[in-house]
Amino acid sequence: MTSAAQSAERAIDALRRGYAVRVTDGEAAIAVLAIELADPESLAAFEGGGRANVLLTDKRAAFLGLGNQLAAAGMQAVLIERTPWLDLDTARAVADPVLDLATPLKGPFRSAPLGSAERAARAALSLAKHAGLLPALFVIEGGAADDAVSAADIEHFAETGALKLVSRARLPIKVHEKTEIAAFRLPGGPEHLALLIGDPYGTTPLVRLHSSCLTGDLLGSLKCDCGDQLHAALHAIAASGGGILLYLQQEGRGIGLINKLRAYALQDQGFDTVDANLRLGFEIDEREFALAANMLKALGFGTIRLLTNNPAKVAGLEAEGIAVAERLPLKAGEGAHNEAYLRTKRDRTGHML
Ligand SMILES: Nc1nc2c(ncn2[C@@H]2O[C@H](COP(=O)(O)OP(=O)(O)OP(=O)(O)O)[C@@H](O)[C@H]2O)c(=O)[nH]1
Ligand SMILES: [Zn+2]
Repeated sequence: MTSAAQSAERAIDALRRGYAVRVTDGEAAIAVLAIELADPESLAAFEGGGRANVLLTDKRAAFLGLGNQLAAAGMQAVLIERTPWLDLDTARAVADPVLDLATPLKGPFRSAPLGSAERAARAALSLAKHAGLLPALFVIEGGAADDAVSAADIEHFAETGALKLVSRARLPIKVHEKTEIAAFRLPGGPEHLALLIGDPYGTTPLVRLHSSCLTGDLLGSLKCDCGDQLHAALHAIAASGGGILLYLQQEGRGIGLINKLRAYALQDQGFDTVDANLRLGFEIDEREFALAANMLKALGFGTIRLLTNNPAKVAGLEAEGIAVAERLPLKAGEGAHNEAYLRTKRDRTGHML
C-alpha cells in the first residue's frame, strides 16, 4: 500500500470515529469534524473557544435556499457561516434531511467564499462520503487536528488504477457448475468480486455489472428490482454459454448502506429515489464505473455484451476503453412496491425501461 493511500485511509477512519481531521492543499488547510457524529464535548474541543462554520455539498445547500448563490459560483463545496442560532441540534438538522420535517429549518443561511481552501473543502466532503457518512462537516479554516491528509491523497484514493486481482477459485453455483470466483482489492477500499460463468473466453461474453444491494439481494426487499435482476442475470449468462457477473460493493449507488436507508426514510416521506439522494447531499449516482472496466481488463476482456437498462453503465465502460458490442435489457422483479422506483429510473435517470 502506498503512503498516500495509508494517510487517506487513516483520515477516513478518524472521521468515522468522530475525530477531527486536517485537510491540506499546499498552503491552504482546513480542519473538519463530521456533524452527524459530533457531540457537545467534541464540538467544544474542536472549536477551542472559537466558532466552526458548516461545510456542505452544493446538492444539500440547494435545499437551504442557497441555490442562486451556488449556481452563480458553480461551487461543489459550500461554506455556511454559523450564526449563534445555528447550534449543534440545528447543525444536525442541516446535515440530515430526515430531520427536516421534525426540525423545520430556520435560516436565512449565508454562504461565504472558500477561496484558496476550495479544493481542500471538496476533498474533505469526499472523505466523508468514503467514510459512509453524510457529507456535512463542521469546518475551521486553518484549524489543527491530530490526523492530517492532503487533498491530493484523497483524490488519488478514489482512483481504481491500483486494483489488484488477489484470489481466484472454483465456485460451482446453481445456474452453472463451471464457475470461478475472482476477488479484487483496492488499497483501503472494499473487496469487489467477479463470477466467471461457463466459458467466458469462448465468445464475446455476456456481462452484468451488479451493484450490491443488501436489502434486495439478501433480504428480499420489494422496494427495488436488484435481487430479481441478480438472479435473472446469472441465469441469462449461464444460458448464453459464458460470461461475467461483477459484484461491485457499491451499496446504494455508492452512498453506502446507512445513507441508502436514510434515503428510504425520505422515500417514506414522499420523495423519490433521485430527490432523496440529492436532499442527503449526494449526487444522484455516486458510482464509478472505471472500477468495473479495470476489473474486466484485469481478467482479459476488452469487448463485451452488456446486460443493463442504464445508459450510464455503457458510457462509463466505453469511456474506460471497454467496447460494448451490444446492450441487452434486463427486466425482472417488477411489482406494486417498486413501480414508482422503476418509473423514476425511466423518467429521471434515462433508464431504458
Ligand atoms: N441511493 C439509493 N440506492 C438505491 C435505491 N434503490 C436501490 N439502490 C441501489 O441501486 C443499485 C442498483 O443498481 P443497478 O442494479 O446496477 O441498477 P441500475 O443502475 O439502475 O442499472 P441496471 O439495473 O443495469 O439497468 C444498488 O447499489 C442498490 O443498493 C434507492 O432508493 N436509493
Ligand atoms: Zn436494490
